Amino acid sequence: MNILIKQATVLLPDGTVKETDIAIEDDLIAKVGTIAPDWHIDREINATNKLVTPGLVNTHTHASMTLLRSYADDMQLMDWLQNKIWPIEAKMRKNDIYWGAMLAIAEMIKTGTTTFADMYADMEKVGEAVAETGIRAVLSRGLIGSAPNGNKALEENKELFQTYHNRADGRITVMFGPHAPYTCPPDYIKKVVKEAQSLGAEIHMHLSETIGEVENCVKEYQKSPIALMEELGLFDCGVLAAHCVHVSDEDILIMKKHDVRVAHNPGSNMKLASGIAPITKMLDAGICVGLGTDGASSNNNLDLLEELRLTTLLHKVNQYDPLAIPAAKGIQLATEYGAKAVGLPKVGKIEKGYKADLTLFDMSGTKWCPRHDIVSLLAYSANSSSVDTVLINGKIVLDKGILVTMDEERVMYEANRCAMNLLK
Ligand SMILES: CSC[C@H]1O[C@@H](n2cnc3c(O)ncnc32)[C@H](O)[C@@H]1O
Ligand SMILES: [Zn+2]
Repeated sequence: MNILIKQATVLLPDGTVKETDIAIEDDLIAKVGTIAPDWHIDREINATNKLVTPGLVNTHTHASMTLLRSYADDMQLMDWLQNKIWPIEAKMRKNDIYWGAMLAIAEMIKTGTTTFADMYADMEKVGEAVAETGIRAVLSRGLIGSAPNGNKALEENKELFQTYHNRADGRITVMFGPHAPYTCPPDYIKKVVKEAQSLGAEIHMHLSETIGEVENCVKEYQKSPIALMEELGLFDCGVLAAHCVHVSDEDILIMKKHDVRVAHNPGSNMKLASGIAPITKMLDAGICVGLGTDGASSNNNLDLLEELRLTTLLHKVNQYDPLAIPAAKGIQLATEYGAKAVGLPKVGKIEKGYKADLTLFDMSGTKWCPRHDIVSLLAYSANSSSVDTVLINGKIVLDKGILVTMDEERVMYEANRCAMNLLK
């Protein structure tokens, strides 16, 4: 299938914008520029007044937690997990996981996200939702190491890898998901590393999220969570580390040494009062940082454009430096760096040979007027209500605001039903 996106305002990899066309052949961007008149076109998208960006990449979420949106707010992480979230998650069944993921995917596509990295239980149901809806995803079975469930969960992660890795036209990849140092003891981490290495899989893990986590880890193991994971060999696998809020300069050196990639979740870190991750130090050290929402119960939405705006603003005020994360850098974190962080080298840029994962913003609204600087408008002024059309893997999944692969009304109905049943 050949798609021509005509007369678009295109955000190029160097951060500039240009009026031009984009040709898509099957799942790939075939050309950015004027298209030869004899090129066969199956579908043409008139992109006059549309900004085309790489699809946004949500590097850390728990999709099915949409069912728990507004269920438990204004709490700190451990209180929230132990007293509200884990008890209700214990009641979740496969149907809940599926409809929660469907609701999350609907929200992500409608807000311009084309890839998400997810960690939860019953991930084959998330895989099903991803396969049906056309989104791209990096899935990991969340692993909590206590016996006997730890071994069962690890088996499930292996099965997930065997069933879903590189499936759904290559849109799904699978990682291993040890939840956190405080839920996975050292011997269990070693087992996870061994299994991941034997399959050539990468790892997605929460690391150094709160002061309490770091203090307890130092008390128990005389090491920071980052140093402990290095010692246990975790970083011998490719690692996507979520949060990394409380990391020292020594930790950052370790992370750089092992090319650990970071999912920065400013909304969740603020809402759970966890702290501010030193991402400018990480970026200066050459560490890859992408943006994530975390789950919809600690954010409370999955709108990556909001995380982009929060990132640019938070680090400016934290460092009294308006250049801490400029607009263009924020956009890069939300796209190109995000794709790298989740291990997808041919995603995240509008360039020949890259995957045709694209978000088209309608620039006709007041928030886009006047147009002194389109990069600034995207980072600081617009919101996701401007998302008009979304393509993933060369297929249109949002067409002028309408979800193509999902019945939005049904998804909301079923997800709401699941959420209400969990309260019984
Ligand atoms: C074992 S599946 C994943 C597990 O992670 C929980 N979770 C959600 N948000 C966070 C967070 O910010 N830090 C740590 N754990 C989190 C989720 O509720 C699942 O139980
Ligand atoms: Zn998380």
